[in-house]
Amino acid sequence: MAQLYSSMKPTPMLKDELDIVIPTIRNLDFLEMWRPFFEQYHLIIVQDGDPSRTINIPKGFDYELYNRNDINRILGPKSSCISFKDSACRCFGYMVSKKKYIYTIDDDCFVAKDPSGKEINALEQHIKNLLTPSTPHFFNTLYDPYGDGADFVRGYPFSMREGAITAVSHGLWLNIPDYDAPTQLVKPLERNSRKFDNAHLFLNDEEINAYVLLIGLVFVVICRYVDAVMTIPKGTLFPMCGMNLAFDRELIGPAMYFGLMGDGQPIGRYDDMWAGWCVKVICDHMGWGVKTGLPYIWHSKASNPFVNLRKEYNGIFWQEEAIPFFQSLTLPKECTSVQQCYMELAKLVKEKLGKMDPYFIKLADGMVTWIEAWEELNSPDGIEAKAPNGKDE
Ligand SMILES: O=c1ccn([C@@H]2O[C@H](COP(=O)(O)OP(=O)(O)O[C@H]3O[C@@H](CO)[C@H](O)[C@H]3O)[C@@H](O)[C@H]2O)c(=O)[nH]1
Ligand SMILES: [Mn+2]
Repeated sequence: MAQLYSSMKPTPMLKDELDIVIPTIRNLDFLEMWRPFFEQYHLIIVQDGDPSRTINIPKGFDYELYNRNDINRILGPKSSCISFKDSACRCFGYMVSKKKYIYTIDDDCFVAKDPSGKEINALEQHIKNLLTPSTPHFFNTLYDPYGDGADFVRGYPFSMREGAITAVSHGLWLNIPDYDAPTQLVKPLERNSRKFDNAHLFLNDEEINAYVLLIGLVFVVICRYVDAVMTIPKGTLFPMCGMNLAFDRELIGPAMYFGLMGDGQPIGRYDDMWAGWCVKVICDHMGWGVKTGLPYIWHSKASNPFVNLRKEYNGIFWQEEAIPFFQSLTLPKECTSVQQCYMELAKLVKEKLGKMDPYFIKLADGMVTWIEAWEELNSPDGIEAKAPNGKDE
């Protein structure tokens, strides 16, 4: 009978067209909570740090596991473009995947609950976001017109209601928000929470009211479950966070390079930011959309703000020059593919940002190496990168 039920499980959307990429330095016990939503998908695990460490992966998942030795073996000298000791290493997973879509999640992100207390299938919501159009060219004030219970509002041009292809779906986080180090330092207790539903496990209503009052006096606690998906307008950049992110790999994958971060680099925790700026200017050029909002995940671990400050320091300083650079650039109309756009971007980064710091010359070279490696692994006669499938029965 159990066999019958398991075979009756509905086939999840895009089951064979989507890979889940997880960068990790930890055991992957967090997958147990995601099992109902992830178990039928293929995982690509990018193990960072010491390759001799054994990562514990719960049984029953279908996965490929790549460590630093695998990256060096597969890419050879081109492995220099993949960061070490930084979550930026996750982009290697995008490169070796053969699927049309990617979902990437951090190993300290768990299943969140919506205000009704229902568990959120973040992957399903990302897939809905990617499979429905975006509206980058004219803002719909009732948010995502293709979402359940919404539509285009009066005055929205009918000629624009087909929308644009969606290239990226950027999800958000409950509990620990993705704040930079200075913000973390001044708001150590700030949580992005629903309505203290979890408090009911330990406190009665009077105690909760007193607790909320106390917190309200000491810290502004923001309850921010916003039930919305929006398209980021064309011409507007955004701070892309990599911990709950999905994208159309066949469309925008070559631009999803997470840069040179971590070990041996003067910057960290700007991997996803760099990718987000590059991706957005290319999506704008290609007429594709980027959505942000639902789904939420529950982010459980606040990384050390002092360590983060050291990693982010240059980024906080350099972004004041880098962002105007991205905002002002126009890609030539001759750039008709993402690879061409990205190579042009690398040239401009070297020219314009290389003056600010030699790091950007190295980064621009890394961008070129990334595209060369991408082509090597993804062209029809490209090298086969497969790691042994680690599926445990
Ligand atoms: O050297 C490393 C450190 C971590 N990882 C893996 O990457 C993710 C994120 O790590 P963690 O949750 O510890 O750090 P956060 O500060 O919460 O991460 C946020 O900051 C961004 C900066 O890159 C990051 O994308 C955000 O999610 C975990 O899966 C770690 O296991 C790693 O691979 N190598
Ligand atoms: Mn985290």
